[in-house]
Amino acid sequence: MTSASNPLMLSADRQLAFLGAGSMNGAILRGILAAGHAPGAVTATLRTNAKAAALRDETGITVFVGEQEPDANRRAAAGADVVFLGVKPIGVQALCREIAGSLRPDTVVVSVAAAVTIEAISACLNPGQPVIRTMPNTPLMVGMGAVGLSAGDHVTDAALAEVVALFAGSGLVHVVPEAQLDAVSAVSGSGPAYVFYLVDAMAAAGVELGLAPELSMDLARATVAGAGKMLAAPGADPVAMRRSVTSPNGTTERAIAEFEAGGIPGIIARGARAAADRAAQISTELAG
Ligand SMILES: NC(=O)C1=CN([C@@H]2O[C@H](COP(=O)(O)OP(=O)(O)OC[C@H]3O[C@@H](n4cnc5c(N)ncnc54)[C@H](O)[C@@H]3O)[C@@H](O)[C@H]2O)C=CC1
Ligand SMILES: O=C(O)[C@@H]1CCC=N1
Repeated sequence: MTSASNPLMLSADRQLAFLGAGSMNGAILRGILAAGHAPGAVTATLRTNAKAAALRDETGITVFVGEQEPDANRRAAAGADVVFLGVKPIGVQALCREIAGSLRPDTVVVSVAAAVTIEAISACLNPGQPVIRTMPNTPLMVGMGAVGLSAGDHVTDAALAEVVALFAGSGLVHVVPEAQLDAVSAVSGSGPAYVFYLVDAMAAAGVELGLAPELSMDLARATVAGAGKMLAAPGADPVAMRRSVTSPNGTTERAIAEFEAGGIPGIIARGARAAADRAAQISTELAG
């Protein structure tokens, strides 16, 4: 796995199109705008009008709405230097077929979808179209994302460097072999949900111990946010950091012993395996 980060390659007025500006594409575009990209150089599409006005007001970007303009995706994609595909995996290939005729030969198509292979995407675009498959996560919206990505055959070094730079403005980026993207998905793509699940469980535990629900949730949220900020320091070692909280024969030691006895590490490994297996299953379903 190689690390790549080169924000100097980023030009703030390159034309970017986010097709399907939901949770993930919305997080990416917010991260890119916060890093200094010009809103006037960004377009997005949504299927329905419900959230379009709020997105326009919040970001200043141009938003096309599919239920109002049947050619919304083609209009957004036309003239774009980089197009981000942000629809559910089942919709990616139809979207590619829809926009194929609107792309320049050098437009870079970036998919954020789980499980849709570069081969499956390329099959629905013009021959030779550059395709990059990514597995991002939603903390990109606050500048603390984690992204794994793989480039297809027709991606130039300059195009790859530009897309890496776009993500690197709001998170960590690793270029990985495509075969590792399901594992990246199981760790960092789905990972924020695991952490939110933990916070919910910690808050519920506090209520069981007699804390008011709001107080318990405040404490759990602040704890995970603070621990996350500590972990973001270069070289942070979670094992050493855990030891620094764990006094010999103290309270934390008892809690960790319960977690170990309950098999928490194995349960997390099983969950991640299930996530990766589901990604492989979706790839097979889409290929069939
Ligand atoms: N949510 C997450 O944390 C992550 C999601 N992903 C991937 O991101 C993709 C999108 O997932 P979410 O953002 O969670 O879903 P979402 O449902 O929040 O966003 C999808 C958006 O696309 C719109 N849409 C659907 N079909 C469209 C079309 N033909 N043209 C234009 N817009 C269309 C929908 O109205 C919606 O706003 C998925 O492929 C998923 O695998 C990847 C990593 C993390
Ligand atoms: O749940 C999903 O399928 C997507 C991919 C990773 C996070 N969300």
